[in-house]
Amino acid sequence: MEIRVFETKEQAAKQAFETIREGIEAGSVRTLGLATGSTPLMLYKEMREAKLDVSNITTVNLDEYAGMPADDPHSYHYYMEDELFSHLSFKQSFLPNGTALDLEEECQRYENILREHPVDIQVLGIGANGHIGFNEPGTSFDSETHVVDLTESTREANKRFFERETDVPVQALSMGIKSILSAKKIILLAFGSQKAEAVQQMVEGSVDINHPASVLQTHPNVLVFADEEAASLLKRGLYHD
Ligand SMILES: N[C@@H]1[C@@H](O)[C@H](O)[C@@H](COP(=O)(O)O)O[C@@H]1O
Repeated sequence: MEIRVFETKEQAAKQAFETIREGIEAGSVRTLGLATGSTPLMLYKEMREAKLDVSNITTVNLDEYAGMPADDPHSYHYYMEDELFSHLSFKQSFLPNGTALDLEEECQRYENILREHPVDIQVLGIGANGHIGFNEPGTSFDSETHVVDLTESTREANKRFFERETDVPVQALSMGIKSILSAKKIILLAFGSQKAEAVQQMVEGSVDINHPASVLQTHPNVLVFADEEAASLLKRGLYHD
């Protein structure tokens, strides 16, 4: 795990963008794993503004709310369309279908898509409780794409995107931890003091299913790009920008 701490989140997002751009231009990145939430917004802005040629690139997203139609502005389909897909022409893009009649079957279908399109770079954010994708504490490290019961703390954290807390879905479909770990390279972005504890556990804590992001210590190629606030609980002097 390589940790890089930047003065601002803008600088961290730029660095993430450069890593992705180099991979795309060198031809080593054919499939990009994408995340939602507020964390990757600046990275997506960089991608839009650079007008990258992504016509050969396939994207796969981490997760989607269960029961949420793609055209609902709260859905991750909508978010991706708005932030990226309506601006850049990817070869093809996949997200789990939250409105599938049989969610278990949909998870299987999605896992098959991931097998056909191995992820070269996976972009990740981190939840304040250490979740990655929607893999909440306690999720098996062997998990593949699955239906998740969202924890109260995650629903609470995500209610800012909804009018009322009761509107926040109770379930989601998410790539599993094993699915995420099969990416060749992972770039995890973490910004703000509300992520400091989760970042500290991820980097310096023991590898423990109660802190899903700690599993990234076992992956051979993880870059963590954090701003100073998110890195504020890490042992000083170990990391550089
Ligand atoms: N499923 C998403 C995650 O993929 C994301 O990383 C996390 C952090 O969100 P934010 O970037 O808004 O802090 O929240 C959500 O629950």
